Parts: sequence; C-alpha cells; structure tokens
Amino acid sequence: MFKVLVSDPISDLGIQQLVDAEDVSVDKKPGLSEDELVAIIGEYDALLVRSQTRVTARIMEAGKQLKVVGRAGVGVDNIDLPAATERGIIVINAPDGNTITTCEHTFAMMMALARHIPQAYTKTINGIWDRKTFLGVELRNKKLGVLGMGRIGSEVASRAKAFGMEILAYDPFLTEDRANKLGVKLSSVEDIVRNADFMTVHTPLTPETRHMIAGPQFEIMKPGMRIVNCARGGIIDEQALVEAIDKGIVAGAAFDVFEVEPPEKDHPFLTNPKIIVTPHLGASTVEAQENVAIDVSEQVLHILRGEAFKNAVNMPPVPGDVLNKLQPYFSLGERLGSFAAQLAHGAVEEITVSYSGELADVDTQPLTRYVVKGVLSHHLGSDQVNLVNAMHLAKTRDLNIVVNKSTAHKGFTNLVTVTLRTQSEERLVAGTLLTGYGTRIVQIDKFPVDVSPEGNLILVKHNDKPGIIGRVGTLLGNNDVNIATMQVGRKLVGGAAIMVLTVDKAATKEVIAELVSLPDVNKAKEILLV
Ligand SMILES: NC(=O)c1ccc[n+]([C@@H]2O[C@H](COP(=O)([O-])OP(=O)(O)OC[C@H]3O[C@@H](n4cnc5c(N)ncnc54)[C@H](O)[C@@H]3O)[C@@H](O)[C@H]2O)c1
Ligand SMILES: O=C(O)[C@H](O)COP(=O)(O)O
Repeated sequence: MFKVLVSDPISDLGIQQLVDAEDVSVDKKPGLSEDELVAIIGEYDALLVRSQTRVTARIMEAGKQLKVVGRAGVGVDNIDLPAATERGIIVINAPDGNTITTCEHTFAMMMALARHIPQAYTKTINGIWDRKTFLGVELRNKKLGVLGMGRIGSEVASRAKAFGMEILAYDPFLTEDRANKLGVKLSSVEDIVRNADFMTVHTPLTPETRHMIAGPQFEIMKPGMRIVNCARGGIIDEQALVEAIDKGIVAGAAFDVFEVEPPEKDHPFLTNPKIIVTPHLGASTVEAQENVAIDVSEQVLHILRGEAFKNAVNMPPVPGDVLNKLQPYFSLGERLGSFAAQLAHGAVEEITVSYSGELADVDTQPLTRYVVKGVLSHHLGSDQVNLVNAMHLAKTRDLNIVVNKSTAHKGFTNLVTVTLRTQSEERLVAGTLLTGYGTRIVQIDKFPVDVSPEGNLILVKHNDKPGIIGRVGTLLGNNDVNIATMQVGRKLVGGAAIMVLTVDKAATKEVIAELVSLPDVNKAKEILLV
C-alpha cells in the first residue's frame, strides 16, 4: 500500500482517483509546520503540495520512503529541487492546468486597473457616491506589452486582441514567424517600455528576469503606463515601481504576487491608492484547482506504480548501459548549452549538437537532452526545464534540434560541439573530457581555448595587441574582481582574439561596460555556469 500525504488545500475532486485507488491511502493534513512534516514524512511514498508547503531538504532527508513530490500548479520554487534530485525523489508539476485561469485573472486585474474597480467599490460600500474620481481608460486601441510569451502570455495576447489591443511581445524564444502566427509584434523590452500603454509580465523568476523592470526601465517608460504582474514577485522591482508611481510615470499597477509572500503589513503597495493587489489568487478557480490536482494525482499514481509518467521537473531517465559511457559528459553538455545560450543574441531557432570521436557510436540522446536543457534553462528557468520535458519544450517553441555524428577524432577522443543559430547569428562552443583533467571548453566560436566550464566567466573579444591583458587585469583588479584563470585564444597574430577569464565573484554590469570601453576591446560578456 502506497501512502500519500496532501499537505496543502488541494481540490478533493482532483485527488479522488488517488483516494479511490486500491493500492493507495491518502492523508490530508494541510498547514503543517516543517518540524511537523519532518516528524511524519518518513512513512509516506508521495507528498502533494501547492505553493504554501516549503518542501525543504530537511523534509526530504526525513522522507526515507519518499518517491515523488507532486506540485498541483506550475511554480516549483517552494521545492528544493537539487535536494530532491540528490535523493532520487521525482518532482512533478502540473504546468497546463491553470493557464487559462491565470490568464483570466490577468484580465480581471487589467480591467480593474483601467476602471479603478476596487477603489470605487470601497468608496461605494462606505456610503460615498463618487462618480468624479474614477475616470477610467478603454483597453481598445491601446498597446499591450507582454513580457513572456509562454503558456499564459500567449493566452493573454490572444484575448487582448479581442479587446482591440495591439500586442507588443517579447520572449527570448519568440521568432518573427511565431509572432506573426500569434498576431503580435515582436518587440524588445525597451520597445515595450517606451511604447506600451499597458504591460503584463508572464515569465518565471530567474536571475535574468529578476527586476527586469526596474529603475532604468521606469526612466524611459511611456508616461501613463499601467502594469500587471500575475507571474512572480520580483520580476518588477517593487520599490522602483512605487517611486515611478510617485513621479507620475506609472498610472497604476495590479499585482497578484509579491517579492515576499505574504507581504509585510507596512508594504508600500498596501496603502498606495494606485496599486491594486490580490493574495496570489492567479490559479484559484474551481476549474484550475481540479485540473492541476487531477493532472498531478494521475502522474503520482503512474510513478508509484512504476509506469511511464510526464511533467517531471528533475528526473534524469538514462538507461544503465548508456549511463556509464555518457555520464562523464552530462554536466559538460548542459554547461555548453548554457554557455551558448548566454553567448547568442536573438531568438534561438536551431540547436546543433555535433559528436565526434568515440561518442559517435553511442546513443547520445540523453546527452543531447542535457545540452537542450542547458540552452532552455537559461531563459525558462532551471526549475521549469528537465531532462524529461526539454525536448518537448523545444518542440513547442519551434526550436529545431540537429544532431551530427562523426567518428573522426578532431584532436580529442571525444568532442561535443554546440552551435546555436538565432535570427541574427550563429555561435559555437565545443568541449571535451580530458582524462585526469576533467571537462574543458576547447573552442568558442572560431577560437581555440582551454577553459574549465564552471563558475563566473568573463569573455572578452579584443584585437591581439600588446598591453591588452594588463589593461583588462588592472581594470578588474581596481574593481576588486579577482582573476582565477585567464586564457587567450587567437587565430592570427595581431588579428581578432578572445580572452576567457575565470573570476572569483561576478563582475557588475558597470565593470563589464568599462571593459568594453578599453582600447582594443570590442566586446565583453559575463557568463555564469552553475
Ligand atoms: N499568479 C499565479 O497564481 C500564477 C499561476 C500560474 C503561473 N504563474 C506564474 O506565471 C509565470 C508564467 O507561467 P507559464 O505557465 O506561462 O510559464 P511558461 O514557461 O509557459 O512561460 C514563461 C515564458 O517566459 C519566457 N521568458 C523567460 N525569460 C524571459 C525574459 N527574460 N524575458 C521575456 N520572457 C522570458 C520563457 O521563454 C517562456 O516562454 C510563471 O512564473 C508561473 O510560475 C503564476
Ligand atoms: O505557480 C503556480 O501554479 C501559481 O503560482 C499558483 O500557485 P498556488 O497553487 O499556490 O495557487
């Protein structure tokens, strides 16, 4: 008998199939503390949660029988994924079940914002018949900027068109073709900030999206902008938003999510008359809660019974014989993918993975998945992409995956080369495993290098002139950025060259900008490989 613990309020109808299963017993115990969960989790095979339960490493450590954590919803930021992976616990989510509901909440917020519904309601029920203060605006003929054109963003765009809005959309995976198919105008973040009347964010919270709308964006923002966030707190800088409202740049904002939830009692959003808020209700409809609970219960049953399942967020399904040959290359593959994604500009259209040497005779599909996971994780968030869903996510984004194989050795026993083709350019990174030395990046674009693929790297493109290494070193030193290793690669003496530095801490954007302003430096870019 498998034991399932439900530790958040999850739809009864949704989990009925688990309750009805003869080989499963279900306990519903919402609202337990971490200590209480640690005390009882040892007897359970599966844990079902929403976003309230923080599934920590301690809980998983105590979950000696735990095989699966099921998240009835999208975001798994409340689950310690590395800890789950380390312990072989599969984490699954229900990514599709609340898309429409959250899209509709976004619209409810956008319309409430345009027409001051919550503020007008409060006055009216307090006996004040105020028909002057709440002059609203129409959505029709307005420009709506959508940041993040995944499941929810695309649904929002499609409905906004029915309101007569023009959609300006940005997503690193949005190509001109797909934008045309969706009837939206492919735009940059800057285009959106400068030109939209309304803006809504639908990205995960990643290091890249954190504060993607902050001081510099508010400075250039079209006055009168109205902003909606039903995705994740932190994508928009809360403090900077309040300041932009005070300065009259932003006309109003509607937030369902906060950087810290629940927000402190004195959070500035809670008293600002131009900001309307809801307590993370985006997914809270009867339908969505049933959908996500049904999806997640079904997959939990499959996992407990040893059947095929989907929507795993963290599981590496590699057959044993292939594992031995490929395992040493997995982290290299993922890091080459991530490196290439950070290098390339523009929407990615094609990922080519070339294997040369002995790997050409192995079923390299699992390794290709790691590469694709590395590319996608950079933009989609590492909590959303896994080895099970990487290929599917690539397909749904019209990303072409090409695999080439050659038994020729090209100077190494094995060489893995990742080439990204975007709308505007092609970028290449190649790596290998050197016996006794570990993994190495051995080529970046046309330049041969020898770099360990980990940590904070700075890539500098420069002219091969005397003194350049000193200038770069001095500038970084003056900014307290310690260089651990430095590699210089060039094709021709005096020609274009590349410098790859490993540094002990991340350089700020300002330092990178200063690097670019040095004589004979053409480009500088920071790359993080985790
Ligand atoms: N408020 C709620 O209750 C609620 C409910 C459901 C989902 N969510 C959140 O909404 C968000 C979107 O969910 P989804 O199901 O549409 O996810 P999704 O993965 O389908 O879409 C996210 C999109 O963001 C894009 N993206 C990543 N980095 C970007 C960047 N820097 N700029 C622009 N776009 C970028 C990705 O390419 C992707 O297409 C997630 O954060 C999810 O957790 C909130
Ligand atoms: O990521 C999600 O699915 C949403 O944020 C909803 O979270 P919830 O299940 O706690 O409502």
